[in-house]
Amino acid sequence: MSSNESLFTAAQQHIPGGVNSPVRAFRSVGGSPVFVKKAAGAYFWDENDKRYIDYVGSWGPMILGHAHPAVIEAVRAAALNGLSYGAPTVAETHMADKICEIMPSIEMVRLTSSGTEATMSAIRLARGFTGRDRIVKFEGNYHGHSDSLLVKAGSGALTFGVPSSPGVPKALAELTITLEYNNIEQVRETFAEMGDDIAAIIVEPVAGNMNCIPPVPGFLEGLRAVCDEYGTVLIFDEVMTGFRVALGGVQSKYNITPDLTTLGKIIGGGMPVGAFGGKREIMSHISPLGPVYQAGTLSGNPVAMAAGLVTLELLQEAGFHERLTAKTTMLCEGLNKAAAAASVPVITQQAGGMFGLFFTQEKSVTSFAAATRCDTDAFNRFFHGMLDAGVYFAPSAYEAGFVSQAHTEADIEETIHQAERVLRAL
Ligand SMILES: Cc1ncc(COP(=O)(O)O)c(C=O)c1O
Ligand SMILES: N[C@H](C=O)CCC(=O)O
Repeated sequence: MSSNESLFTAAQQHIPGGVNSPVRAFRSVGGSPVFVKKAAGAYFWDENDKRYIDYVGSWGPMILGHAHPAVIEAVRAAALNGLSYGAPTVAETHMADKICEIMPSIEMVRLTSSGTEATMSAIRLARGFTGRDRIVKFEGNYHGHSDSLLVKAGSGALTFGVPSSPGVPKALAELTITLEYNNIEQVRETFAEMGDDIAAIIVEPVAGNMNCIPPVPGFLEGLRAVCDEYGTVLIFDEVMTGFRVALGGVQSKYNITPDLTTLGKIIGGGMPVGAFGGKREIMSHISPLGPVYQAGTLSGNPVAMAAGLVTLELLQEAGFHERLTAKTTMLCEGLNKAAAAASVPVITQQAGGMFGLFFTQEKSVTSFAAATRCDTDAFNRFFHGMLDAGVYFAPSAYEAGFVSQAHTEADIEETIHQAERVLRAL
């Protein structure tokens, strides 16, 4: 058996940094990443057969828990019929119908292979539809790693201090205007100056890539009003929040209708997938109906469709999201109590089945500036204490956490118990 350290050393020989996505590398928290051997329910096991209670869930998709029997059976059955055809399947129609049923703002939807492709394509579509080049995004929001969107980005880009990556042409980055999350006044001022040139506002309607930051009252409503006034396309990036914050996503919870929505994660049930969709009038500009080009060899992959469809069907069961939200609240309240008992200044924030833990004296965290004021050293010590105790939180202070249907009250109690012990020893 090899230690995680030696596996990491071996991985670095031929993989840059030993990982295929930077946040996995543990660079900000230090140490070696855990190499996962298998997963089931709320747990995964590393190559040394150590078990962890998992609050990352593949960064959100595993809302039913790992290796859910119905999902695995659907994948097995689909795989037996072949892995990819590059031609239409009925499963794609069923997936599109299901997405449009659950999210009525979506009248037409195009499937992709990742969230990055979904947001990149939605931006191109908004530019093609409006004939404008500029876009607005928000500091600390992450929409994948396409050039236009990798400007002052959250997630790994923020964790590693390269929110605006080298390699993104300056001329393109200049078309991306980055504003403060939750600051509607600044949005209004910017639009007063150049609103007629702005193709789209793209926003994480609950931010999950600078820890977990819900919108303040009036922010999302304000974005809708500004977009209506200036003929700008409002894009809700619900790659993370869709089907998790509520069945119908943040848009159903806050009753706001975006023009376009981007999706990913849960709609693939753990398989690679993404989607963008919205108003028929806008979506009709996508090729082959319209002139805005967008394509993908593996888009709408039959195995991913099978996993995603059964996942969405199970999420539609009565009370699913109420139960998930209640479990997440139990975790957050328990962590708050544990921190108070240990006299460590910590707050939690929650949106449905996602949550964030902030080491801060502040009463709430509503902005990128406040998120980056938190004590990352304390978080890192907490992270490692919990990891040693068999509890896996995201390996960065700037990522949200995810609860699944498979987490039991006993798992959550165990997490809270370990958290109190670790916090007392910080
Ligand atoms: C809100 C959001 N948008 C887009 C993406 C990009 O998705 P993917 O990693 O599948 O490319 C992510 C996650 O990475 C995300 O959290
Ligand atoms: N925060 C990211 C997605 O939501 C983390 C996933 C990744 O980039 O590997």
